Parts: sequence; C-alpha cells; structure tokens
Amino acid sequence: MPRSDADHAQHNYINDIEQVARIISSARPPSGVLQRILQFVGETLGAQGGAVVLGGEFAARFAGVSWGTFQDESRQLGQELLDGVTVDSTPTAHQTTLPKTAQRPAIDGAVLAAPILGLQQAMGVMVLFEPAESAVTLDADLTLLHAIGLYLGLYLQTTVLREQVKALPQTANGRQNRAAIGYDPDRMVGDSPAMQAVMQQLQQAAGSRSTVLLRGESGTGKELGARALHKLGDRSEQAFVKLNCAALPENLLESELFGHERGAFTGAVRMRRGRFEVADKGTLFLDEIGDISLAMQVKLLRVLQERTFERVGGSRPIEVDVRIIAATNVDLEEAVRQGRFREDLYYRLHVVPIVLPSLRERREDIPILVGYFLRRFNEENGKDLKISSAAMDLVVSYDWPGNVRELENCVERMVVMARREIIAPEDVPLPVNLARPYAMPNAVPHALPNAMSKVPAPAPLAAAASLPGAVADIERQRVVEALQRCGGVQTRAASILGITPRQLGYRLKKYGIDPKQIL
Ligand SMILES: Nc1ncnc2c1ncn2[C@@H]1O[C@H](COP(=O)(O)OP(=O)(O)OP(=O)(O)O)[C@@H](O)[C@H]1O
Repeated sequence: MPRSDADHAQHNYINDIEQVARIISSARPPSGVLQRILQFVGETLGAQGGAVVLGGEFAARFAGVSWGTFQDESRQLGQELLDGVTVDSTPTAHQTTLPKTAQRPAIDGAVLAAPILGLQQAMGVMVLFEPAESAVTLDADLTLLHAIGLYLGLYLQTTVLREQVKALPQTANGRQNRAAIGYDPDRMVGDSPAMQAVMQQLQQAAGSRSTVLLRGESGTGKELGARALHKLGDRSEQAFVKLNCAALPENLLESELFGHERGAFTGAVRMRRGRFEVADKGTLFLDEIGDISLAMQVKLLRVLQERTFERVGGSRPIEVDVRIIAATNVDLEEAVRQGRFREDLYYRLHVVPIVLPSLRERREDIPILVGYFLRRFNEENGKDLKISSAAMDLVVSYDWPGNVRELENCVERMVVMARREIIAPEDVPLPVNLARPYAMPNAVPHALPNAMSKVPAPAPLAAAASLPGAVADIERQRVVEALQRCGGVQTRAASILGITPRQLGYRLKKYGIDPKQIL
C-alpha cells in the first residue's frame, strides 16, 4: 500500500523494532525468522517486494528469503548489490527501472537496501522495492532498515554460535575435531517445516517402545532417523544393532536374525547368537524390510508377536526385549495389494510410521546441508573452501534423486577436486546424466524440439564425459530451459537461474544461444 505523508508522520518506529525483536525471539527456524521480518518490514514501509540475500559462508548456512509481488526482482537486485556490501556499508535508497517483461511493463521505483552486518563482517543485504507511486523514502525509514540489518546480523551470528555450542558436549565421546566444527555423524540437519516435523515425531516416538517404520526415498536419512530414535530413548546406553535385510539371501538372513546352533548346517562349527539376541534390551534396526521374502515375513511376524524365537537348528525358545525400528523405500501398501507383503506384518510394523521427506520437498534445507558438509569435508581435507551464491543456487535448483546422500557425495567431490578457494557454478559436479538432452525432470520434451533445433545441439554425451564438459552441458541446458520458461525474457531467465543479466549475457555468448529463437 502506498503510504501518505500523514502515515509517515504517525509512524512509530520503536514499535517496529519491538516487533522485529519479538519475531527474533519466537524460536522459529532461521528461515522462518528471516521471512517474517522481511515481510513485516516490507509491509510496514509500503514496499511491494523484498529479499534477504546472504553471501559467503552465511549463504552456505542459511537460505535467503524473498517476499511480495516483486520478489524475483528484489532477489536479483540483492544479488547485484551483494558484492558491494562491506563492514562499512550503510543503508541506501536509489531510483531504478525494472525492465519490461512478458508479464508486465517496465516499472519505476525505489530500491532500499540495508547491509546485514555481523561482528567485523558483511553477511548479506536486505532489499526492498517500492514502485514509484508508493516510494516516499524518509531518513527514518533508512534508520529503521539500518537497525534491522544490525539485528539480523547479530541474530544470524548467534544462531551459528549456538549451533557450535550445541556440538561441544560431543567432545566427551572422542570426537573432538568433528565436534569443534559442528560435525556429528548422527546429527540431523534441517530447518524446514517438514524436517522440524520429522524431528518432533522422532522425539515423541523415542519415548515409547512401539515399533517405528521409517519410510522415504533412498538417502533421505532413514538410518540417521533410526539412530536418533535410539539415542533419544531410554535404551540409548544399550546396543543399537543394524541389519540390512536386502543384502542377504533368505537362509543367511534367517541365521543372521535368529542365530544358529552348532551343527545346524554345514559350516556351523559353533553356536552363534543372532541380531535379535545381540540387541536384547536395545534397539534392532531392520533396514530394507520391504525386500524380505514371504517365508521370512512369517518368521519375523512370529517374533514380533511373541517376542520369542528359536535359533536355527535349535528348539529352545529364546525371549528378548528388543525395540524394533524398520525402514523401507518400497511402497508397502502396493506390495500388500500385490500379495508380496503380508498384511498382518504390515500392520505390526506400521504402528508409528514416520516419513522422511525427499530433498526436493524441502529445498530450503539444501544451503544449510551444504554448509554442514562443506565444514566437515573442509576439515577432513585441511581446506577452507567457500561456495559462491551462484554455485549454491545451482545446487539448490537440482532435483537430487539420491537425496542427502547424493548431496553429501557431491560436496565431498567438490571439496576434493576444488581448484580455487571459492566454489563457482562450473565447479559443482552435478551428475553427467543431467547433461543428457531432454532428461531434465522439469523439461517439457514435446514443446522443445522446434526451439531446440534452432540452437546448437548439445555436445554428445561421450564428449561431455569429462567433468568440465559435463558441467558445460548442464549449464547450457539450464540456460535454454530458463529462457523457454519465461518466453526468452533475459532478465527473468537470469533471475530463475540466480545470476545477473550480465552473467546470463556472457553465457549466451559462450554457448551461442540466441534468446530470440527460443520462443
Ligand atoms: N538430515 C540430515 N542431516 C545430515 N545428514 C544427513 C541427513 N539425512 C541424511 N544424511 C546423511 O545422508 C546419508 C544417507 O542417509 P541414510 O543412510 O540415513 O539414508 P537412508 O534413507 O537410510 O538411505 P537408504 O534407503 O539408501 O538406506 C548419510 O551419510 C547421512 O548421514
């Protein structure tokens, strides 16, 4: 809403500061705090778009946020201003014209920008865009932005410190080096509402003895969730025993689970306890439970119902007190329908189901995960690499079919292979198959051939087998796709790609792409 002079005169800036302080102390995850503050300040000052854009290590730890009708444009403006932000920066206001796009005419307005400053370092920038009819900028507005930029800086810095302090008690377990950098192999990282909900469910379920079924795609953190359940519960001092049910043929699986008596089969030269016995009083984690045979399902069902079993080749019933956690990425309901999975076992396991979301469903967690893995692999490799915001945008925009495991591997490769201090988009080793023409999940293959035929064809895969070749193919494909999505409008395409129009122009030249032909 445009603000009148009277609005300005009556504006109570102290109330604004109080409101921002309240949002900060609301214990939301950082992305929620940034989003609420941005929206609050934007609405208070009559802006119609805004963004918080972070740089350097803070971009790796916290996702930037944007708000309002002109959020893409604000993010873009923030990206452009980011490089110029230093510890000495003060808030600024300047006029600008947003170039015409396919959806709207060119728009004049004011850009208000405040640095986000921490102790001795510039962390990012908060940008607001006010279209001309509402743009009345007063010194007091800039003072307010200044105060909020400082507040945000302190808030982000304390959040980082708090995370590091949280990791410190781990030193007692002999993980000094890893704890010092906030790395703990059992730590679940994620600020998104979806992950927060999962963590809350894990916390609740940890207190009971009920069987938990962890579901989710491969690499989403099911095993990590199982370990968290064990650690948070009252069995944490007892054994956590894991068995991957898909890794063994049926007869071996049976003796692994239940153990065997001496002479039970050829080669059974001595008695061996199974995982159920080893896990007595503790937790047994049965991974890939959806892949066991029907015969094994019957045996497992019996032990889940009666809590007793016999070793293979034995007849004495053995009683155990084991908490079962199972995990699968199989669609168990479909398997039950098709008769591949017993319904009674399904209900036995499905007491407390917890679904781990895919990384695609919680992209806001990607920057914090990247930051977390970057610190870990930096430490392990004796490096101090940082990731540029353009590289981070590329990582965030990828679909991660292998979820967190794939992301973890990608960051490790990035650190090991890095040739410079700051990781640039071309240093991000996204999988070669992404470079395959038309293979992108969001691409619209049927709409493509005409447009694609007018631009040079991507290099054949064989030529792209080298890392730089593969990255170039991905980059080219992404540029073409972004242009197609916004009818060839370069500023919009640049915004989708998270780069400046100048950077886009450079890439168009590099790959010989003519945006006019991509309509
Ligand atoms: N939220 C998270 N925070 C930090 N690391 C994570 C997170 N989720 C997964 N990881 C890491 O990703 C890797 C894969 O996780 P995990 O093995 O728990 O996945 P999974 O769902 O059990 O995979 P699969 O179904 O293939 O067995 C591990 O190295 C794990 O530490």
